Amino acid sequence: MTKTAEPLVRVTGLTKQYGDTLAVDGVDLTVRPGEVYGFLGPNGAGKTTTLRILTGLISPTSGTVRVLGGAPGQAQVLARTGSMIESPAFYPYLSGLDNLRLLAEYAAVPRRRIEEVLTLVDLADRAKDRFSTYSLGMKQRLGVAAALLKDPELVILDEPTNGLDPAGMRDMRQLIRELGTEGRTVVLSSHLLGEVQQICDRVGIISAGRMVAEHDVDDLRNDRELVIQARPLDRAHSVLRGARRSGSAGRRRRRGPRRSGRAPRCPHRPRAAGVRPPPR
Ligand SMILES: Nc1ncnc2c1ncn2[C@@H]1O[C@H](COP(=O)(O)OP(=O)(O)OP(=O)(O)O)[C@@H](O)[C@H]1O
Repeated sequence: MTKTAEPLVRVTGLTKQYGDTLAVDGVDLTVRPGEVYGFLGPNGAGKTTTLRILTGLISPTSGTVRVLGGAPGQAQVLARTGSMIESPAFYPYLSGLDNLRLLAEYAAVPRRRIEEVLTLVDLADRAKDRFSTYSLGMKQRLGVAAALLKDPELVILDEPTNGLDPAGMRDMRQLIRELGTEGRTVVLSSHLLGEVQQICDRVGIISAGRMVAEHDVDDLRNDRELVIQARPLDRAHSVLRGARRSGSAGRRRRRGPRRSGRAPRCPHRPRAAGVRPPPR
């Protein structure tokens, strides 16, 4: 794999409008070579739309997008990018192996690479079984195998652990972490902060189409003040009070009765949480 010194992905002022819906609203983001970048946000925040733009599946309404030094969708960019956007689509009546053979033929990938990726995602034993007999976790892993066929420098995965059971999530996270340690650059979307903390080096947080923050994940682990901007303020306060109550109830169940009136502190928990109205 060749490495470029420039950011692998540089997005500036990206917007995407669907009719009346502004799905992505002025997003800036930078992904550096060799990092696992987590694109974190709730449902409908604009993650999939942004990733679809990065992979050239759709065009932005405005903004600049550079991927691997070129425009998304350019042949030389696609040749160095592997992606799994939303649920992977395969022929249900073909085996995992035959599905990958078709894709490999289409992408002019040597057949020996198929074995390699099946081993990498731990599907070699079930490769000859029909896709329709695979569990959700196996389907997702076959999707990652397909994304890796071209031995890409950049791997883009849209919610790769979505719908998986805890064991499937653990396997998928481990696989992604391994891709990162191999020196590949990975961009993944997630709505789970804990997941991003476990597997990513850096995180971009998106909400309602807008990039709220971009951080090294280590910064999230340090005790920092968390400021939530919200409106209306009284509703935000009551949501926060409810979250505190459920958080301390969960800790009591695990650790037994508290000795003092103060809630025990979780090491990854921000030192203080405050709510303030968003800027007008
Ligand atoms: N093809 C489309 N046509 C119209 N609106 C769309 C289209 N695709 C996405 N949207 C809207 O754009 C907004 C962002 O959607 P998007 O799928 O990018 O969010 P997301 O963060 O990926 O959410 P999720 O986690 O649920 O997948 C949503 O309001 C969605 O309804």
